[in-house]
Amino acid sequence: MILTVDVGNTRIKASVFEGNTSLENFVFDKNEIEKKIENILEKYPKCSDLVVASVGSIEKKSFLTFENRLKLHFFTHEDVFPFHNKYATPKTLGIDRMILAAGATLQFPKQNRLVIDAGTCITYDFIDENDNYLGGAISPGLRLRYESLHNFTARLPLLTLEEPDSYVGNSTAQAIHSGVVNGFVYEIDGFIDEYRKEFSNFIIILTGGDADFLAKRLKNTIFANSNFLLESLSQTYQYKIDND
Ligand SMILES: Nc1ncnc2c1ncn2[C@@H]1O[C@H](COP(=O)(O)OP(=O)(O)O)[C@@H](O)[C@H]1O
Ligand SMILES: CC(C)(COP(=O)(O)O)[C@@H](O)C(=O)NCCC(=O)O
Ligand SMILES: [K+]
Repeated sequence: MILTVDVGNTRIKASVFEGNTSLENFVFDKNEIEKKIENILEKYPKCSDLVVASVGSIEKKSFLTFENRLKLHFFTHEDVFPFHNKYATPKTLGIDRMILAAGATLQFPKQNRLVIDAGTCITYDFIDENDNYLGGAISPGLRLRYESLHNFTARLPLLTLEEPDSYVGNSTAQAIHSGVVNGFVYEIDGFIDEYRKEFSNFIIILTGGDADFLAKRLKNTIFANSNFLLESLSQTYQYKIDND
């Protein structure tokens, strides 16, 4: 049994895996990380490994306290990954993106894959059928868009996610919702269309905190799997054990 932990820039997500099956998922804040992991391990004392991927402000040292009880693996760029990394700056590629690319490569072998993670940022990652990781894009996520409109202007209120009534926002609030939500959806559909021009065939994996909200609004039919990063963490860890 392993406990996987994904430290994003907004929240921490965790899941207990028995083989390939996720037994339970958890979401928490970074200031409660130790206590929450403690609680999970109490509930699942059979956890033998703690597997972490962090792009947030939490470093490996935050997990060292668990090292006397279970095997700790904190993913870094030095680990073995099942794809050829063609990114021009592989050392600055987010470890979350590497785990997503690894999961896509392992779960969907020998085909072109596009992974879209709608989290704090939207990240796009493309792995071709020869398992070359080519790169993708990084843009602001849904909540970040609402927050930046407020933080970098004098007059725009901080709103929370709401379905816009129309493209033609007829008030400040509606104009913001239209800009953020419709802009978000158009961006993703636009990227998918671009990829389609270059690669006739590819599968799309949509994940992240806004995946479910997004999936039903996209023109392109995509199935969301909000657990994809944690599943990929578990699979990439298994891959590491088998290939080290
Ligand atoms: N309870 C929540 N708290 C914060 N963000 C949430 C929540 N529910 C949904 N979201 C959405 O999830 C996004 C963050 O996704 P997440 O995958 O958790 O990010 P990260 O992996 O970067 O921490 C935000 O853009 C926000 O719109
Ligand atoms: C782009 C990210 C901030 C996304 O983080 P997230 O939205 O998952 O919290 C993260 O993958 C990161 O810090 N990347 C480093 C730059 C790069 O991937 O090229
Ligand atoms: K992301």
